[in-house]
Amino acid sequence: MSLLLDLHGLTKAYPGVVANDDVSFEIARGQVHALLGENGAGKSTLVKMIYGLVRPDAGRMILDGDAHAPDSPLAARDAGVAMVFQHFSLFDALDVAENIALGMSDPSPMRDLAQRIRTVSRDYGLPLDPGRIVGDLSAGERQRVEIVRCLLQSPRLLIMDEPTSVLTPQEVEILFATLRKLAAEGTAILYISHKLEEIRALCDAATILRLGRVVGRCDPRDASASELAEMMVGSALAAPARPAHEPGETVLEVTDLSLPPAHAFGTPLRGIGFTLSKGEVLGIGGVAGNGQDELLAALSGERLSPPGSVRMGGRDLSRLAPEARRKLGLLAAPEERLGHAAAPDMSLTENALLSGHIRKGLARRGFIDWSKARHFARDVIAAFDVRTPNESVAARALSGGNLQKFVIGREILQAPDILVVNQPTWGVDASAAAAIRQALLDLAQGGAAVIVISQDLDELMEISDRFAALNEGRLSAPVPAASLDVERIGLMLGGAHDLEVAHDTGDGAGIFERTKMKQAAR
Ligand SMILES: Nc1ncnc2c1ncn2[C@@H]1O[C@H](COP(=O)(O)OP(=O)(O)OP(=O)(O)O)[C@@H](O)[C@H]1O
Repeated sequence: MSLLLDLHGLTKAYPGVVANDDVSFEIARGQVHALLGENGAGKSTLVKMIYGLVRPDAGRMILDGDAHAPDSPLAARDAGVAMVFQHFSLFDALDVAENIALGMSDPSPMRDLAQRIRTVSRDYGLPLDPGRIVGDLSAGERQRVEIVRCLLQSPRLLIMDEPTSVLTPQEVEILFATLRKLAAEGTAILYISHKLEEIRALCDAATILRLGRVVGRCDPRDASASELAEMMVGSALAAPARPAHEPGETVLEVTDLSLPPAHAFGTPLRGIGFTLSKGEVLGIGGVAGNGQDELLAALSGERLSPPGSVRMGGRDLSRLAPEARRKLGLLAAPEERLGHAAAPDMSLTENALLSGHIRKGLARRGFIDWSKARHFARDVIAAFDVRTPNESVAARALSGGNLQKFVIGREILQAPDILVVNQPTWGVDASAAAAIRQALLDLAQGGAAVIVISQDLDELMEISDRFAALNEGRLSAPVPAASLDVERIGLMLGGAHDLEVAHDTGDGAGIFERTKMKQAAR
């Protein structure tokens, strides 16, 4: 394979941390190159330099024989570099073609563009209707919009940052087929992911970063997932474990919980019902946008629900605000880290105070006890190995995974009786994810009831006692997790609640359509 991108001695420092320290490696044409490293290792900083969002302090890049020093994403795109971000940058109210046109420096007339979108999406196996309103699309379909937008530029290098975290197993397969086809045509792909099994299945080269430096290179097909994880963290990885246990008494009863959507593109909750016992971990799987945020909001108290729909130990919480629920021991950590779970411009101490002041007694007679608040923030940082210079740092300066560790740790250290978390290890590296899962299991072991809403099926299989799938605002009946395998769960997530039907036909795609029709008819 011939050389496409040569990175030499790239260095970028931020106050108190060298995010990239003399980083050098090469990416060949047609190569699917994994960029691995624990949270804060410097992966995002590196790809932002290639994509023109960050200027290196030192070092040089050579793309296809020419110096590559983009001063903006536009310049990077003109040089043939495209990027699909973790967070999509789409406008809900516009249709697919309009969104794609907005991201292009030189869009063709709308009718031609729509035709090109149809052709490219068909050629690469990513079906997409240019006329559909983006707000109506699933997370997987939104990602297709971003990918097709990149493909229309015929990039020489496509950068993908954690692309599979919003996809069902079936959608991951489709994405991988697309990426393999692109690679076969000569496009190089730089792929960031914490999912090591996926890296092994897809990538043919890997560069491993630790603390901003290159610490290893390998062919991931020749290494096991645990060997890759060890290279990243420099030590062996422990799988979460929990002793056998019997479920305790029921602590939470959710009955016929229905809510209209909070906004035009939200999902209604439709007659959700389940119980949760002391010491139990209930895993709720589902593709993003199927009511996860809405369910968390109804349980945390951010949205009130019909009387009697949420009961804790027999007491009706449905009309209680979040603070009152926190007092009673029901805590929640939402998915969106910046802006919802944490205030971006506030320090970690202030963020610790925001959710912890009631249970940790951080305010007295209306006055904040700053010393106590700082101690609490420091305790979270120490217990959850949050990599940050100190607790005065603003939440937005933390790498994604480190902020996630802080947010989850902050809730766990408040000793909840019931904890509801949405995507607890999203963007978190393998060893930190194992630590968070272990902390959730330990919490349950200590008698708390835990609801884990997640799109990571392996995670749910690893820690859940029972599993339920959320689909278009409906929750399937929880079943013991031990009785399921990933394939059956994948079908449940797609809406095939009636698994017997699924087995009769053996035709996954048809089932999704039929189930949707059935649901629409109800
Ligand atoms: N704008 C910034 N200001 C200050 N520090 C920053 C900034 N951006 C990144 N950093 C720091 O640089 C280091 C590398 O961060 P980076 O986001 O590149 O890591 P990462 O490997 O992508 O992590 P993750 O897997 O958690 O996303 C971290 O210590 C981070 O706190």
